[in-house]
Amino acid sequence: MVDLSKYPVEDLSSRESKKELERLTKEIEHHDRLYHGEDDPEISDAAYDALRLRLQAIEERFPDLVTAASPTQKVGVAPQGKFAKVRHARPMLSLDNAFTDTDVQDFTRRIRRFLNWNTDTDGAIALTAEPKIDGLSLALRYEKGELVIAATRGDGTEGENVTANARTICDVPSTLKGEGWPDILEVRGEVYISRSDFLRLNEAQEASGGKVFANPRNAAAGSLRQLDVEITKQRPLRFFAYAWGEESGLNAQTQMDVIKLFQKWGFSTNPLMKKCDGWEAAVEHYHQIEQARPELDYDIDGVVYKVDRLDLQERLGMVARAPRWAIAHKFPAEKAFTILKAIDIQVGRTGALTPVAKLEPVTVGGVVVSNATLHNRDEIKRLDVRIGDTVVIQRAGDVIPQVVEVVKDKRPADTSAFEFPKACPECGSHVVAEGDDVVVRCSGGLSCPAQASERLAHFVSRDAFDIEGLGEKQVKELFRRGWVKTPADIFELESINRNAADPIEKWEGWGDLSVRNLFAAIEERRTVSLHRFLFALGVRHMGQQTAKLLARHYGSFAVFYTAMKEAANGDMLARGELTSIDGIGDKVADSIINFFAEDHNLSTLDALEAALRIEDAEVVSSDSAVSGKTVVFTGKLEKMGRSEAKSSAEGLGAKVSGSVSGKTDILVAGPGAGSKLKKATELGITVMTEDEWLELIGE
Ligand SMILES: NC(=O)c1ccc[n+]([C@@H]2O[C@H](COP(=O)([O-])OP(=O)(O)OC[C@H]3O[C@@H](n4cnc5c(N)ncnc54)[C@H](O)[C@@H]3O)[C@@H](O)[C@H]2O)c1
Ligand SMILES: [Zn+2]
Repeated sequence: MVDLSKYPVEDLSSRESKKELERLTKEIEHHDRLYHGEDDPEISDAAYDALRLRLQAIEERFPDLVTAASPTQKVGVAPQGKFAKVRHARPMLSLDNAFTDTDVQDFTRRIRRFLNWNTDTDGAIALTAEPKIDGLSLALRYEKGELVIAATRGDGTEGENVTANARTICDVPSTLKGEGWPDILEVRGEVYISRSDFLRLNEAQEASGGKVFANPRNAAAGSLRQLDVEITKQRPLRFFAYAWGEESGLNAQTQMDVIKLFQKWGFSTNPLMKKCDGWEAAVEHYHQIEQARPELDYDIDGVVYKVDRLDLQERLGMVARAPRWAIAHKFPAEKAFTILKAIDIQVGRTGALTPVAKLEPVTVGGVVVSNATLHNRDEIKRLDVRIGDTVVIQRAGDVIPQVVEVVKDKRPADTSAFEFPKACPECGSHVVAEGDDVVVRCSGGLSCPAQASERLAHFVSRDAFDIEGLGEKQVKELFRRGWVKTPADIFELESINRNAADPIEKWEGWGDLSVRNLFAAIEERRTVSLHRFLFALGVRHMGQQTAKLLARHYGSFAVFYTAMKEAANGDMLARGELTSIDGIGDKVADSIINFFAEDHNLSTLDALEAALRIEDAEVVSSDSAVSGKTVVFTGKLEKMGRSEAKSSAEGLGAKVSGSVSGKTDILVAGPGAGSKLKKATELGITVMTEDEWLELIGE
């Protein structure tokens, strides 16, 4: 029924298969005990289902190896002794699974064959379709309308007596309502916790230091199976009735009839249950429920189809652990298993190294997936994922698929822990991790092709080289065409163009741009101020402000360059000088020094230095009249622009601020000054005109 070819077992001999069956049985039993017995599974349902499917595939190939002890012949786990045992008058079964529409079609085919049913003459077999609630099943025995025993499924034959706990559930009537119920009636259904109640419960658990549950199913199971009924009473358990066990006479012909009786007698039943004529209609309803799934306030993991006519159910009976007249159509696994073939390291535009899992293609939730993200270096370490491993892939909505789990016991013998590269796969530069940041980055900057076009865009941006006619769009195209690979290439553009077979003038979208003007604009920028130049390099953490501080401190490019090379060679004095600058911390200093530690960065700098004239900056003299003072400019300035005034003040070691406060030393007020002037006067701050200011700074 399920496509078991996905679980290759052909290569196993009969002897190996026997061993493998034993191993799988042990493992499944272990997980059953944790899941059903302790409500605390340690693997995902998808991982568990895969173990079962592999076991099934082997048993299908070697039917002789099937024993009564096989998980395919059993339901759940026997009660552990925590509660008194209850023997079920009629066994509580599990359900067979269908994963595709075709599986469902096969299911109805098998039924028709079994019943010798002729669709042409007898019509389609009516099925009910209803959500498969992800909770745990509970049997409620009523005698003369009174609830006498409530039991869990246990191993299907014997369950646990949880009567006191079940009485606390609001949907469980202690006395049947209405009339017409048989003297003996066992109502079965699913205990669950709604999603919203689950969130509230977990919040409360967390606040009180109690156990936080992994999902609503575990919370429901853990809450029902409490020895202290006072605890169960506080848990928001709910119950949907959908089946029955022993009964001394139900006046009903169909599944639907019984559900209507249940409603009359005081039970909650699922509103999405529907009678469908034939499997196509049932599957259609399945897809509707699937669409409604995100909006439902309770978890469901599929749709259950049941033959509606009770006389047909009777004839069909059961096989091993499940009725022949019902099947659970599971929603496509949003998780899947596959083999990790390789780990690729991708370098992003900011230099971040992202590991990508290269997978044996697999369908996850109906989509073929061959790549999944591994997020970062730490995640690889956390998962200890290795090449050759069997991994669980998860896909949620449109989100990039991710590797969420490693199936450790399927690991081949000769694997080794994955070594995260120490050099960038694109350019060979060192990779660096900053502090406790989980992201590892390539230090290559401009020399790294993965980062280059982004860096070039920064290089020509407004606060950097600011070349007219050469914006982000243009420089990226030049990069794409291979004309400009490093910033220094920009200054060769004219000669490159002159010798080109396909000059820029002919490029689409560039025609209306005067190429002449472009080259003129580039020429004009051959002379550049030191701080603009430093900022343009795009060294991480070296913003405009830092670039200015550096320019003012070191004065010339040559001095700065020598000092940084010394620092990169381990000269602590050189490093100390850098960090002594007010406003430059360790993080910034490390980033700058790392930049100078890379040879390719030095060659980029050398090429630029040869092409440019980098103007010296005015070194801040600590003896200037305004050094260390906080200055505010207000009103209209007539001799200089606002930014010029600001930068000359800063050049003299003053701090320029936008607002007046107790920390302000000087207010330079031009015509039209208003509230700032008023405030400064009130605070007794020195106020001067623009001329007085210029005189003070000696201009
Ligand atoms: N993660 C783990 O370690 C682990 C271990 C064991 C089992 N599991 C999971 O538990 C499930 C297997 O357990 P199972 O044997 O109970 O089978 P099942 O949950 O696949 O199907 C049978 C159960 O479905 C429930 N059900 C919900 N709505 C129903 C409805 N409308 N009509 C009829 N039945 C309905 C009943 O409780 C019934 O017993 C799988 O999903 C499996 O992945 C996980
Ligand atoms: Zn790189």
